[in-house]
Amino acid sequence: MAAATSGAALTDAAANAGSWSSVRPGLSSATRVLLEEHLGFTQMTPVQAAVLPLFLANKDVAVEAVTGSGKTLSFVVPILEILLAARRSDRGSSSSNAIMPSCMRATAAAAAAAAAAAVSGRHATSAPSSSPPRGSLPSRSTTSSTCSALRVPVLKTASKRLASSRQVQELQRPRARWTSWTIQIQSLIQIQWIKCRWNSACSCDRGS
Ligand SMILES: Nc1ncnc2c1ncn2[C@@H]1O[C@H](COP(=O)(O)OP(=O)(O)OP(=O)(O)O)[C@@H](O)[C@H]1O
Repeated sequence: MAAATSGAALTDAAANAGSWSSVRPGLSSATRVLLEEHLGFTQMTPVQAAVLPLFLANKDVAVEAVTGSGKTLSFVVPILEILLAARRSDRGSSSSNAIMPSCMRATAAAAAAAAAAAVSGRHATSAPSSSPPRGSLPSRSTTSSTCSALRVPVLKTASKRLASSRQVQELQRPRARWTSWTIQIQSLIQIQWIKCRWNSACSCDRGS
């Protein structure tokens, strides 16, 4: 598993870590249009720049970064790439499929809607917000945040089946702790959120 930590101070977690076109393996043009034109994000945040190449290279990734640093798109973009690839290889399907855990904030809903629209070409659906009660989330200035890990190879396998489900899926489990929960999607996709801390240095361990 690759571990990525993005350790800039919260105020430094701006989107200035490189353009989406600089990501290798490269993002699809559809995804770049989505990010740059629909979401208006021209640059990656540090955590996105650190994590995307790992996910796109089929690594398992655990990432720790402060809340609000852009983790959501770090894994939504790879999911979208997989779904788009599945759609390209299965042109006959007219289904929509987007998978979003709902435990995140604004980006999740926006990305879910955009992803559904991009993948299906038919309709956009937002994952409804199910934020935990106020007070259970740390303030944006705390040092605690979430981590994610997902098995992209598993996602690849799953995307074929999901392509026929004709649903935008929003699944979740109650959080045992706000920073630690597991979401299983149709027993095929597992996204783990692991408690983590904000570090002072940025590093990427590109382990196997
Ligand atoms: N590349 C980007 N450029 C500009 N804004 C971005 C970018 N990525 C994310 N954002 C914005 O930054 C904000 C925080 O992003 P996001 O919610 O994904 O952070 P997070 O690290 O997942 O937070 P949390 O830990 O609370 O889930 C959102 O308003 C989102 O729209």
